[in-house]
Amino acid sequence: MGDVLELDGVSVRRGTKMILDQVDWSVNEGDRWVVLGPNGAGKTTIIQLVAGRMHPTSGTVTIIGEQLGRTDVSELRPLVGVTSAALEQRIPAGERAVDVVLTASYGMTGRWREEYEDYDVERAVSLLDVFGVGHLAERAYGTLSSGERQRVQIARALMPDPEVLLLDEPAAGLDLGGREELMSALSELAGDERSPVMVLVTHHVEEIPPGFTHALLLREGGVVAAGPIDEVMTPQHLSAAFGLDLEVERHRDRFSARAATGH
Ligand SMILES: Nc1ncnc2c1ncn2[C@@H]1O[C@H](COP(=O)(O)OP(=O)(O)OP(=O)(O)O)[C@@H](O)[C@H]1O
Repeated sequence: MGDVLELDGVSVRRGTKMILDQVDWSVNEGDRWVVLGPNGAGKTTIIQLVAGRMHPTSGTVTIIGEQLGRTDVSELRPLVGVTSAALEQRIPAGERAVDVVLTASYGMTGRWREEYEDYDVERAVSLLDVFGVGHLAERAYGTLSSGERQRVQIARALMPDPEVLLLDEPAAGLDLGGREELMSALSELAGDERSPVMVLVTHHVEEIPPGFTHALLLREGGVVAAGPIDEVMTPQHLSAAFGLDLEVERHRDRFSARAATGH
């Protein structure tokens, strides 16, 4: 098998605007990528493409060896777990947390559901446990905190045992404690070789979980830099991506950035 995800000369145009412009990107088995860039850079658009939920205007998108447009996306989608604010809005507030996770596999086939129902429930609860929210399995989703919801959503995305896990701004709106708990859960997931390939979108370098291996920096639909995280996370590349002079620090496995002071 070749690359897990591949974008080759991908452009997306809406009206006269190029949302993505000639983007090349490849993601290999075992990679954990962060996609970083300012508002409007095209991050969510890339996630939509590699989730098989959008087609490029030109260029090719290959997901687990299958080229978008030449394959049945309904077969591909269970192989790609996604968490995003847009998906979250579709979860009914009254649904129990365990059902939020379980329905991810119910989306496959009815027969599969009937045969493996007990196994499914056990798997859903153990996934909630992995993310420290097993005790909330019976609680209505709408009563959970933002941080707890994020972790339920990630458990849901992992339920069908996907090959790829896409996380679109998982730490958005979390307080410091919630963010740090999520970082630690994602770091653990990243460090487990049985985990799927991971792609995490964020605006903030502070939200890169330890264990992430690669970074894709975007600005205005174009790639500023892509590759191993240590090579990409330089002040020069980040300043170019965000359009201001930045200082970047690394403390152990975490990054931080701020505007350069000029001395
Ligand atoms: N249907 C559309 N028509 C016109 N412009 C669009 C459309 N969809 C997205 N865009 C524009 O494309 C650009 C990239 O959007 P995208 O959501 O991919 O960016 P992003 O990097 O995820 O941004 P953010 O960090 O703000 O979420 C934005 O300027 C957005 O306004």
